[in-house]
Amino acid sequence: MPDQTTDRPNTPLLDQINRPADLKALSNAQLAQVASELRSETISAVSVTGGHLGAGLGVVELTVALHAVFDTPRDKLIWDVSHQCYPHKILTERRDRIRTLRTKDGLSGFTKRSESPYDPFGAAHSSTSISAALGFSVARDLGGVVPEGNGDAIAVIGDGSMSAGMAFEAMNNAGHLGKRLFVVLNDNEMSIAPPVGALSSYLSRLYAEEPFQELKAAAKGAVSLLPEPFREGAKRAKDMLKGMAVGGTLFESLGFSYLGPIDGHDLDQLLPVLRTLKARATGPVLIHVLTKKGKGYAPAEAARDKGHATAKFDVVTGKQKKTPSNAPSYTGVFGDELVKHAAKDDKICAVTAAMPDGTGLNLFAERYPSRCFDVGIAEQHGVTFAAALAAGGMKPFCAMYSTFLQRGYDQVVHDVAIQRLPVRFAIDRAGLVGADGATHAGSYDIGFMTNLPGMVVMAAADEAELVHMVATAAAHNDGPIAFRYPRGEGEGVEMPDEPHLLEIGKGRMIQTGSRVALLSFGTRLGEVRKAAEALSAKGITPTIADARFAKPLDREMILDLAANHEALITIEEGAVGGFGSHVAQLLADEGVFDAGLKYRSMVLPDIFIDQASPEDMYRVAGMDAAQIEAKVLDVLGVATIGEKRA
Ligand SMILES: Cc1ncc(C[n+]2csc(CCOP(=O)(O)OP(=O)(O)O)c2C)c(N)n1
Ligand SMILES: CC(=O)[C@@H](O)[C@H](O)COP(=O)(O)O
Ligand SMILES: [Mg+2]
Repeated sequence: MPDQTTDRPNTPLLDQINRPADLKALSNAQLAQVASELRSETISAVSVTGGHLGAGLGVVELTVALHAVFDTPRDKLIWDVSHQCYPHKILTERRDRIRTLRTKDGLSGFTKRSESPYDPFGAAHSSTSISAALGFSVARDLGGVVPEGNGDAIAVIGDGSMSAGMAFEAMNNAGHLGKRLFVVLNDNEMSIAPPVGALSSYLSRLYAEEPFQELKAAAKGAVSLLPEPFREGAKRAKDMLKGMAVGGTLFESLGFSYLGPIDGHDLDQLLPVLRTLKARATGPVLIHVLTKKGKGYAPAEAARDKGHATAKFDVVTGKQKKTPSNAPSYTGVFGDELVKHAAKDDKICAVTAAMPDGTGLNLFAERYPSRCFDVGIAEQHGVTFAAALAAGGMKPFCAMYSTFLQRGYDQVVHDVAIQRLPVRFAIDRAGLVGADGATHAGSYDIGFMTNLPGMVVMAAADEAELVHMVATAAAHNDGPIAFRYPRGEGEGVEMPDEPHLLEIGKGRMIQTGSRVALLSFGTRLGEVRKAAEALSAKGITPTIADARFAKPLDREMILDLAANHEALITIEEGAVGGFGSHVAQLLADEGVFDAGLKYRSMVLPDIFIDQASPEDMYRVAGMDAAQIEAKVLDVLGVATIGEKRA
């Protein structure tokens, strides 16, 4: 319980908040002080961990207000994406671990059910919160039982995330069911990049027609009207605000009561509105809150991305502490190469789903704005849109993170693959990504792309290979093609003067050895080489090959490796069901196992690997150089894995 006496005048109020319920004893002014201290604590924590800063800073007051008014964890507070959850974590019994955010064995950078009862629903991919809130509301009304109890459900969703189809699917369902639930639309006029699309313009119009100050006053006035039964009060507040904005909102058409816009940094507006809604609401309510991403930290407010994600930084100067690298990033190589091809071929165009910088398409957007499409957080639409661009005679590159492409998978199957349309999938963040953890791991694309008839699937072993793969994809007009590459910097290899076209379905030999062949698909090749060096010191020289293609397989090369070695080991940065499985299928079909080949497939283990550095995550996965070496020794019967570990 907070100390409300004056004998500890200098003790920060935040230090006295042990759990969110402690906020309920505080006055509005004290809550404002807590918010101010919470903001400082968030900045301080992220300065030592790095991570998502801007979104959290923008919801500090909202976080305090929601926890002060609602009864978490009985009430289910669901943060969309949840990259803005750090202030929430500080208030919900995790302040002592907040400086372990996004590190191995530390707190996740996102909400996570296994971490805390205050995180009723995990997230990291966007636009799931309204569906989740609706599920909780219905479970409550149907008598579902959970240890913390089933109270209200509150979804907090950003303006960027609101543009996704899934959010509208949920609104459509919620408006129809009419259950009591709260959706807080946190409108900061930002996604990662500036938001795009008609919804964004629509939200701006909701408050653009009147000066904000007048709306602020009106919101306060509206609140004073609300002690009446909520329906009546809300109606009057609504009428008043609606009248001042544009009249009738999209949200009301979908069956929600709409309240707003209100200033999300003003607790004198937030608290009474939320208290009244909690006391009176009967159906679905949308509260439109205006905030500033990066609020209260000048370097974040001034940054192009409003401090969306940051490395560790100096709090005073805001300067980020980045480790310099001599090698270019894979993302940068892709972006640069695509621009070069686009200069020569005006049919090349590009699609990103709200990640222009993250996918390296920012440069393309600058040079060729009419051929670059940021479709918003809308992977499903983005894929189908690209399919039709291809059908219409263009050469689309659909650049998405592996993890987000998952959301567009039916479209990959139904709209691209079945119609054999030449969409080029540039799959970034393939494999384990590090601090974002399991939700962002690019573990499945090899499996789900190679399963599709007619799909060509490549993986770059280094940045030079990526150059060739972009060129190969650009030239490939006979059906869909995908190439994958990881987050971060390349190997530092020499870059080719000119890209060359790869022969579809042909791998390359790296070194010829004996007894065991290591067949790598993707950037584990670096670890394979290291393992081979260590093995040569033990008198074993493995053959090394880079498969380049998981589909079509280089049958000739693989069967040759199998025929000329005692053992064959495949390795890939993906889950079971990918490259190795296809190789095993080939070997089985060709009867190679009957001849006694020893075959092993190194894939990601059947677990979700928590955040850590990518190197640590691959160690957990059993896929670093030492573990490759151990696998070779084991398969050749030179030493057991147990002996190696000892
Ligand atoms: C399905 C999916 N696509 C893309 C992303 C990457 N992403 C994370 S946050 C974000 C922007 C979200 O904008 P908004 O909801 O307005 O939140 P803000 O950061 O402005 O608070 C994007 C595109 C994601 N998490 N999930
Ligand atoms: C929350 C989210 O989905 C993105 O902000 C993501 O964390 C970006 O990842 P990169 O840092 O790999 O671009
Ligand atoms: Mg936003």
